[in-house]
Amino acid sequence: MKAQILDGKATAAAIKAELAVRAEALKARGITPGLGTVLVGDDPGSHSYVRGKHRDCAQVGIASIQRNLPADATQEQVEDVVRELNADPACTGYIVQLPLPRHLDANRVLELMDPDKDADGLHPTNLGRLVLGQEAPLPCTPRGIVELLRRHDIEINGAEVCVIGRGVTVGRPIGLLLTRRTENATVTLCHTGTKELPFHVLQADIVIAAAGVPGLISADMVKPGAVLLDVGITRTEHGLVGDVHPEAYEKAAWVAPMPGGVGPMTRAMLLTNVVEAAERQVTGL
Ligand SMILES: Nc1nc(=O)c2c([nH]1)NC[C@@H]1CN(c3ccc(C(=O)N[C@@H](CCC(=O)O)C(=O)O)cc3)C=[N+]21
Ligand SMILES: [Mg+2]
Repeated sequence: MKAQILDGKATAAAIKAELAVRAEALKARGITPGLGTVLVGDDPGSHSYVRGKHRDCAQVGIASIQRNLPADATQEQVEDVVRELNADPACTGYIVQLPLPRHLDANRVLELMDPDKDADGLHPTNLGRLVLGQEAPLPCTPRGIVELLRRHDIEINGAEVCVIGRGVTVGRPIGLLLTRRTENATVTLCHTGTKELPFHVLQADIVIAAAGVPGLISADMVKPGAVLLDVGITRTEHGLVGDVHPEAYEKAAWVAPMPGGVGPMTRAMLLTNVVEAAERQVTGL
């Protein structure tokens, strides 16, 4: 069987075209959406992600505000930048690129952000709103996954979903999205303490691999005809490697590959959160 591709790149391009129209409409009403990024240190991967985000902004007509700090920046310096962006009306949403250097307290930085400008949906207030079912900016990768499935007409209602990985950006919040009544899936969350990983993955109609362990999901774990989303990214000397073993791709009906699957959708949802935050300003909500 040859799996069909959940083409995140093409889907993200379609979403960006829709957002460009909405950004234009906002400008006509006097509000230019503006994305801020706070980047600390010189990790090449983080710099490359942040560059990508600003390239996306240019395509959609979102203004870019970049704040880069050296690797030895103090907690106070980072917090000053956060306070500055909270106060800057040109910045309608922003992100603090994670991970921060280890000497910094990322949670204190995130807490300081204005939740209404949280483009990542990772502020504790917004994660709390998600738990409570209140409207909030949604975490970008989980939202991107739901959007990618929806736009390919993949049935989420009633699906058995197996998530591998309990990180704050993907594993933990994705279950909250997928178990809302609007999605209505059944979700199993697996992690390094899971005793029978193959057993759980084999039950799944939809597998979301977000552990960051290269090739973790092998072909024998996959129910024939399942939908596989490869969210893991590990940088090796041979390039980027996903969590799904290439042979496992063969057993699936649909695959969101890495690269070209969920990654571009994550970026498109960041832009969506920025445009929506600006739209809420217009309507005063
Ligand atoms: N505050 C914060 N928010 C984030 O959303 C955030 C973050 N910090 N820190 C790092 C992770 C990682 N992340 C990715 C986004 C897009 C791709 C992406 O577009 N990937 C491409 C390939 C990327 C490449 O070639 O390097 C793809 O899968 O096709 C990957 C990873 C967002 N993150
Ligand atoms: Mg830290």
